[in-house]
Amino acid sequence: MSFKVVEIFESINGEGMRAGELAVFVRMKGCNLSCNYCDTMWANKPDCEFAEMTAEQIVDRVKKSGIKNVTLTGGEPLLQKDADKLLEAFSSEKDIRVEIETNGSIDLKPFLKFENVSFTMDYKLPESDMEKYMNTDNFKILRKKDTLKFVASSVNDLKKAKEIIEKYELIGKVNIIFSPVFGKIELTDIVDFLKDNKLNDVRMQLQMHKFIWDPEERGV
Ligand SMILES: C[S@@+](CC[C@H](N)C(=O)[O-])C[C@H]1O[C@@H](n2cnc3c(N)ncnc32)[C@H](O)[C@@H]1O
Ligand SMILES: Nc1nc2[nH]cc(C(=O)O)c2c(=O)[nH]1
Ligand code: SF4
Ligand SMILES: [Mg+2]
Repeated sequence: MSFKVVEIFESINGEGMRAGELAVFVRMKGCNLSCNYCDTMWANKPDCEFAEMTAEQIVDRVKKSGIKNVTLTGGEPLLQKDADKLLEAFSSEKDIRVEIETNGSIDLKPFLKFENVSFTMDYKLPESDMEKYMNTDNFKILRKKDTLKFVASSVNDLKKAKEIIEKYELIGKVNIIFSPVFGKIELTDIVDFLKDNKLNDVRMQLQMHKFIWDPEERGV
């Protein structure tokens, strides 16, 4: 059992409900989607170099860092064969919190049983061209510790996010984040949309690492 890891680095988490906290990032190779805005497309290319790491090696690397948060990302981390076994390996490390960044197309049911694991699941909006692949059954199983994220390219995308939140009655069930596709939408348009629609309990968020470092920089 091994995992295709394209990079491991330590940084502050730039996104999600633990934004600003230290985290170890484990980026896995390959994705089943192709969002037109993807900032890590390089990790999805068939010829991208990777290291084969066992679950034990990944857990050891995280433990040695002295950092308690680990973010499994990619690519699409849940596409890795035996992804559940990696979560199993982390489950005996009670003081490590695992966050999985996942793209909304993967059934989350097989990964629910681990207490120290939470999901940040994207719902891909129309302008990503990937909306048709969304697994809406996941809305039934997302919990209060999980996060549903909408990454918007336009006000039309924001409108669709609002429709989804209402249709599936998601407020109060899961953390909800609206983020801009970096540089694509006026940030004030997101604030105005939240205000105009009285969207309480929705959090707007920018990718912090893209302000601290060059937005193209890898490993930060
Ligand atoms: C690179 S993805 C990897 C995990 C998984 N494949 C997914 O899409 O959630 C991690 C996060 O970065 C976000 N992201 C990717 N490119 C972005 C961009 N150009 N601007 C803002 N967020 C972006 C994705 O929407 C996702 O929430
Ligand atoms: N600093 C930092 N925080 C992040 N949060 C989620 C990331 C990701 O690429 O999934 C990411 C990333 O690439 N860098
Ligand atoms: S699902 Fe995630 S990794 Fe895959 S193309 Fe979209 S943003 Fe990139
Ligand atoms: Mg990123």
